[in-house]
Amino acid sequence: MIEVNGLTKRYGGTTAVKDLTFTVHPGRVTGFLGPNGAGKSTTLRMILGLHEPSSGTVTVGGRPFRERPRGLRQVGSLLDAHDVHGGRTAMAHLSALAAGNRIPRRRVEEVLREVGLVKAARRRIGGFSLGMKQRLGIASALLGDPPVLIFDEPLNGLDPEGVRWVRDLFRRLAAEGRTVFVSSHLMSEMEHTADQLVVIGRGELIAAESLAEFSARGTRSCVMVGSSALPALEPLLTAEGATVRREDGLLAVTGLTAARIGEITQRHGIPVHHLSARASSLEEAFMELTADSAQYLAGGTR
Ligand SMILES: Nc1ncnc2c1ncn2[C@@H]1O[C@H](COP(=O)(O)OP(=O)(O)OP(=O)(O)O)[C@@H](O)[C@H]1O
Repeated sequence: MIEVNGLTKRYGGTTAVKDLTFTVHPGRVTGFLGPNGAGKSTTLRMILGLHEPSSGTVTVGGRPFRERPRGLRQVGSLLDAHDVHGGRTAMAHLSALAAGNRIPRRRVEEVLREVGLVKAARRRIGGFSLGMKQRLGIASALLGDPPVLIFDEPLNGLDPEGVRWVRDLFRRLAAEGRTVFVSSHLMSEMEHTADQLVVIGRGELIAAESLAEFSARGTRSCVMVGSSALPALEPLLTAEGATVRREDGLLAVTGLTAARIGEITQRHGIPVHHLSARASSLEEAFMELTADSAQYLAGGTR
């Protein structure tokens, strides 16, 4: 489990991360989403003990990551795929990491196979494409067979086949009971990758919940109700605080759950022939809920 509690990071006059609290659970892929500059990388660096928080705490498995010996066996991470020595071969790079973390050498062969880099193992990393470097970074993260994995924008630079491969890999790692925490600034990348979302904007928490819960927050989410007695039903729903509008012969109701609408119609003996919840698309919900932070950044007033 990754537990972030009241985490704040200031750089001079800039507050990159502000009083952030959330938990990332094992057995799921959790997407860490926010517009550019929202504070995702800063948060990941604090989780990994690379940046000191200005205040607040962050623990991995109940302890600050820095206190853990042989880190690669505890947490595997990929922060920047370019952050590798270009003169080394993939094999040499992974072997050095394995040696430094007392990881058996056979793991190097295993992870090279896992990420599809066996044929390129003896080539210099300097000649690798971005996609190959991403695969190498993922191999490094997997090397210590850790229970917690953290990836910063791992889908950047991957072709569609690579994206599918990474998604399948993340799902498998989560199904094995690991904690998988993956950042992205694109909802479309997370929509088919993550089970849970942590969404931030301007360094502050916007949401920490399942994809379905997140999409229900969009203002376009509503309940569609069909009845032969719509004129009688409308005032009953507005009296309960709902906003209603007519759409294709149905009522589109916001502000009440389908269950509550069912109770009201039953109590008043109103016949219902259609009752369905309609969620906003995740993309809509994301754009809406992060609009303030995106505009703020576009204005350059940070
Ligand atoms: N070392 C630093 N010194 C000063 N400001 C910094 C530093 N690192 C980050 N920031 C600022 O903190 C804010 C958050 O940056 P961060 O890189 O964490 O965001 P992000 O969500 O990862 O963005 P992106 O998707 O663009 O990578 C930005 O305003 C950034 O300019």
